[in-house]
Amino acid sequence: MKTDNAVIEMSSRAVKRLPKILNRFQSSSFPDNAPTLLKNEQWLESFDRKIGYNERELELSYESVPMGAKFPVKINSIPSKGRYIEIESPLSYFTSTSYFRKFNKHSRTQGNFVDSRIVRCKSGSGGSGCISFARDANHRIGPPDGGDGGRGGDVYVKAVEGMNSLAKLKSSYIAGDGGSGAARQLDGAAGKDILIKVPIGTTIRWSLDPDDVRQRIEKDMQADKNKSLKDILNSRMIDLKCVGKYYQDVDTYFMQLFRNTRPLMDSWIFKHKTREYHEDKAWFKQLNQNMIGYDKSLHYNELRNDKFPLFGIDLKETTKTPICLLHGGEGGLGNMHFLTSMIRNPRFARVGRYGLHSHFLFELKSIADLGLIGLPNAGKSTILNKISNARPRIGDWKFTTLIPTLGTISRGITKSSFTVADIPGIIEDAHLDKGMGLEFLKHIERSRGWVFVLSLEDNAPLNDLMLLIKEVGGMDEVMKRNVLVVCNKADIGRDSPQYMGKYLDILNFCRTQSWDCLPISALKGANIDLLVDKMARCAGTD
Ligand SMILES: Nc1nc2c(ncn2[C@@H]2O[C@H](COP(=O)(O)OP(=O)(O)OP(=O)(O)O)[C@@H](O)[C@H]2O)c(=O)[nH]1
Repeated sequence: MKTDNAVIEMSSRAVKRLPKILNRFQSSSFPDNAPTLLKNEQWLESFDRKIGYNERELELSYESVPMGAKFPVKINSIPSKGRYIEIESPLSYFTSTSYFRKFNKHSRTQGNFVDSRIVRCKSGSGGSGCISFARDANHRIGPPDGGDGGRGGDVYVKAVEGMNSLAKLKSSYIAGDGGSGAARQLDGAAGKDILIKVPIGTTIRWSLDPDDVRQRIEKDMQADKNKSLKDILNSRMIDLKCVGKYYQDVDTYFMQLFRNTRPLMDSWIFKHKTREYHEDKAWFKQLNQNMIGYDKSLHYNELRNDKFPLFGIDLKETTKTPICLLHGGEGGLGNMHFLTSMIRNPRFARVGRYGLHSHFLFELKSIADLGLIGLPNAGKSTILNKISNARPRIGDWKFTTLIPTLGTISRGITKSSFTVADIPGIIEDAHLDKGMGLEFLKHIERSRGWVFVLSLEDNAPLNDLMLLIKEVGGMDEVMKRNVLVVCNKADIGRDSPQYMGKYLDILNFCRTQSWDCLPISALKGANIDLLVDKMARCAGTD
């Protein structure tokens, strides 16, 4: 009796729920926006016809990016049929010397200043497509409704105000992979994009994998123990594949970036029936043929997008729209795309495309109107201290300045202000990496004017000037800019004919080059106002 009551109670509960259940069955219908059988067939056939692509048909459009400065490359082959231009270049252009310095003497930095980083970047892989079949009350198994995988995340870069060092950059940036597709035609979530923020004045170049470079360096060092790191990096040549608007204009050269790819059969995922089962079927072989065409279309699309300017990009001002360094991989197709008259139950879907993996060399080049060049102890920091708001370290020993310091010189509301960069002192054979080397020259490379600071206290300041000119790249390099020669420490032995002689030698030389020359005492503040006027002229702001 007790049991009967329980049964009655249960069935009355079921009867109460019945309208709800029925309602659910009636309202559930198969997804109506899945591609139809006919659409799928037309779509798949279109790829069969597109197998033969002409590589040169790929247009070379690229989102507009601020290009970096050219450097010499040897062009070994130009495309007569294919797409690639083979170039040869010294290893040094595609890596960072300071990165490999064994005993990094430049690590004695002041504060948190880092101006060169090799960064590993990876865009996300596409998510896998889903294998699913719609169900409802009337159909145990309905049409395929597996959604597509989401796109892999991209890696972007952007120059922003308020940063003045690359110290905060991470050693690697990895964008998110796309999510897998789901039943009911749901596409997977797109992978998370990465945005790398850098200071204004940063240049970015494609770089070789530092591990590969290290191996090459070690090999070369074993072969010739006397060779310096710099020699190896400059003499070792590498071959690279580039693309360009054919060969007419070097400016439009791009590095071609390549993704990993899978063999065709590995890009399928199967459910219920095995890969071997499918491989034997004629309808699957036909589908595979179509997929070769589809994969090719994806591949060409990737080739079109996956490129990076050979000479890098130069972020001289705030970036408005972030620039894409690496594009994420396309998501895999869900099984709803494979319903055809031959394939009623596609128990397979496709995996997503791989993301890209590459290294980039980030270098910060300060953007100062003027650069101060001098031997250590010439008084550069004292000058900057005197004329600007900057407070660089000053000391009576060599290499007080270990990092570049930027100062702004304001000249009231009627005249434009200008910026001056003080870089570490340069010594003989700095181009061979002596002293602080020449790496800091990049901070004044783009300056409109160079101010050579000489110390009249030295034995032969004119020789110092010649040495500095030689070290910074010779007269050709110097003549690209406005030049001002400053003879500092004029307070010492002011009245002695010896000091006067040194100054007159320099003055005569400067006259032959039509350069301005000025004696000053930064310590005593003598001729400082005149110096500021002449500097403004040299900076082109007067
Ligand atoms: N007598 C005299 N001494 C000066 C003058 N200018 C700078 N000095 C001194 O020279 C020394 C070096 O000055 P810094 O300004 O540090 O020289 P620097 O060129 O920046 O040196 P590094 O940092 O090594 O490149 C300090 O002791 C200064 O006080 C000057 O006009 N007269």
